[in-house]
Amino acid sequence: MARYELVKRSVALITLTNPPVNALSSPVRHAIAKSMERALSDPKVTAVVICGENGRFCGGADIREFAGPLRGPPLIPVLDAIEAGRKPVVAAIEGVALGGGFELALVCHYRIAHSKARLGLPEVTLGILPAAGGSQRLPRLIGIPAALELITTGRHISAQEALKLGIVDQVTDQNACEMAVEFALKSVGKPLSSRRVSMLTTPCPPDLDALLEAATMQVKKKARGVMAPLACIQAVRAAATMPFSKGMKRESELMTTLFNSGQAQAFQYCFFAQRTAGKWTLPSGAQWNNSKPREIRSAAVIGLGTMGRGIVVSLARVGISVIAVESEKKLLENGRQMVIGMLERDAKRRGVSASLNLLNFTLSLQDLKDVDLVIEAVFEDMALKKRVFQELSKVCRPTTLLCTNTSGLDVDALAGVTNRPHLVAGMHFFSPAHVMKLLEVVCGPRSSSETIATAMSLGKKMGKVSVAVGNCPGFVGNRMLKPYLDQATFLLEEGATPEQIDKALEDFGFAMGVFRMSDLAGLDVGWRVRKESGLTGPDVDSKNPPRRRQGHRYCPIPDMVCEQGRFGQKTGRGWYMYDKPGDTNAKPDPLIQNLLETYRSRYGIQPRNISDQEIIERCLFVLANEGFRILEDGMAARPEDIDVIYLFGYAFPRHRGGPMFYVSMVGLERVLERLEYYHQAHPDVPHLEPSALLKKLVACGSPPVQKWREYIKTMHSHL
Ligand SMILES: CCCCCCCC/C=C\C/C=C/C(=O)SCCNC(=O)CCNC(=O)[C@H](O)C(C)(C)COP(=O)(O)OP(=O)(O)OC[C@H]1O[C@@H](n2cnc3c(N)ncnc32)[C@H](O)[C@@H]1OP(=O)(O)O
Repeated sequence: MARYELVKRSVALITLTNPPVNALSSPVRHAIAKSMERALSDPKVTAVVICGENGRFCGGADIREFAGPLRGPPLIPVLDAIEAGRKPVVAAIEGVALGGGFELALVCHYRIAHSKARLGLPEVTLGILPAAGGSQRLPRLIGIPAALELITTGRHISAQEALKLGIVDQVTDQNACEMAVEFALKSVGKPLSSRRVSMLTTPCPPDLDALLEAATMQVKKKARGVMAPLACIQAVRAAATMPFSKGMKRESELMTTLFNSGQAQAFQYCFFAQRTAGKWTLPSGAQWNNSKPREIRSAAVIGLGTMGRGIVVSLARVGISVIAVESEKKLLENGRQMVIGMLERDAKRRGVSASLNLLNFTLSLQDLKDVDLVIEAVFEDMALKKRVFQELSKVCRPTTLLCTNTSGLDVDALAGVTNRPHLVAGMHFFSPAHVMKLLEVVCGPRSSSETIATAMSLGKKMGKVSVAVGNCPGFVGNRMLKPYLDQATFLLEEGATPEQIDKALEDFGFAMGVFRMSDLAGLDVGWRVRKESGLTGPDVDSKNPPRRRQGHRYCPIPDMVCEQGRFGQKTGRGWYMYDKPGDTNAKPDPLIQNLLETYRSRYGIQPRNISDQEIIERCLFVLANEGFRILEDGMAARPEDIDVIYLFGYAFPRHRGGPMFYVSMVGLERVLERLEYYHQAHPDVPHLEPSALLKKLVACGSPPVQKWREYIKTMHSHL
């Protein structure tokens, strides 16, 4: 777990050997402690260098160990012994020095970093704080404002920025380990007291209170209800106002509070869920580690609407040449200008030059003969999409992959009109596609493993979190969204207001409640889908629309809102009112209040007081209930995949872990009991009926979410 060798006759080289990231697991901590003892007691050794195997210094504490009781030597005394040692210790930082890895570097007396190394204290993103002295040492080394920013955001910084901030002593393009050995030899005999960061006095700004107050306001606004950033600020305050030993005590108290809050578990679950989601499988046995993706050098995007434009940008900025296709000259020109503007802004932000030379624009599908992959992003209309796929089938070479960005239509029906159904898959981006991290890769029954491997790997290359899902209406994300939205509108019928429902969801942790979010996304999209599904339209009495459709309860209020031309922010009116079209400041609208009152009295609905608890339970339990059905149907391989979809595609609050993790924390028994209660009260809402899987899990003693997979037996697994 750590290799010990003597180099240049007098330097002890300690190499952490715990692949893949040299995390500080119990055996590694033990090995560091033993190696340091050996180096300090060996008279031949005059200096020590610590580095990591395989070009990675250290990815921090072993996060998996946080789930159980502490085993092996605690980290803090191991680190303190390094700092207190009488021989100079140099950290040779290659790859990453993150979290506990960065804290390890901070106790070394000198730090040499490779120019490509990245450093940071990302603990806050795991719901904790840098509790191995990082929150106390970093402010002493670089001052309060810079340390506060790094600790509360968890941002990774480059070696150059670390040098500027005074975190590292030297940056090199050469072998950092060799440079560190040379550096160590030169340091022998120099006094070490000023190199022990814990002994430094924190440079304290005169406006400390104002600074910390501003930081508090900022994190409260940015991460509603999240405890870790607030604890980080308190720890930094301790570094500014207390001696080191007292600050360490405060750091530890804050860590204990976070550890016991439940939020840390949710964040750490998210970390592993995100990595688990990349490990896709297909019923054929093909999976992430036995299927080879194709390399995609050129692609085409058909349709330059909002989605298509974002997809073009996502492809071009990772170096893939793109042919963008539109059906009319005006649309093509408009699309071209928008894409160029987006790419230029994106490049400016990232400090690189825009890859405009990779772009081609055309009106003709004939130009797509030679591309490796096509992503169709035309209007959400099956007949139109089928025509496009038939045409592509004729034009593109037989090996070209044909993907669709449909948000819920049958991918296999599209595959069926082509001459290569095995090369067809869904690549469902989320809007705006160049910003949103989620990609649902839809595996049709005929999609080949190579096709899925290629779509998943292309997603990764574009910086997306890609999740493989089965082919069913709405796939995973949008399929679950429907019952959630339905509950929100049923609650309106029963007496709630959009403001009340939004506030309950925002207090839960969503950045925006469902109605505010719908206004942002545009209400006309859902209206069109409902018309196409026969749920509303010319055949329905617009004055007295029935409250049932296709045998189930239906709330026509969203249709009535759209009939008034209220499509959300873009029209300046929606569930809320705005000062002008395009404004984002949502204000309650008396006209909506009026509409709701008139509606309720027309149908004889006596409005009742609805608690926030009922809002959360009905909206979120029904969401997870559909998630259980999706697992039963084999449309998602595991609960982690569903949670990742909701975290990255629908801004589910990370400190709640995702809908499936959230209900597991509430307790499945309680969730089952509440769903039964609500279903009894609303028997015409089938989505409220508890799913068979939920019942089964409760009957089996409510196992933790990571174990649910063992209980899911699908007759027809699609993944
Ligand atoms: C009352 C309680 C009091 C407790 C007192 C405690 C005292 C203080 C103790 C500790 C303080 C320190 C805390 C920390 O250090 S928390 C960890 C901070 N580090 C991080 O957040 C880094 C996390 N990792 C990453 O960001 C990335 O993995 C990466 C940038 C290092 C590498 O990225 P990439 O190359 O893309 O690889 P993957 O992300 O895919 O990871 C590969 C593989 O490795 C696993 N893994 C990564 N980091 C860790 C880790 N720190 N611990 C455990 N496992 C890790 C990852 O899960 C992947 O594994 P796989 O899924 O099985 O493939």
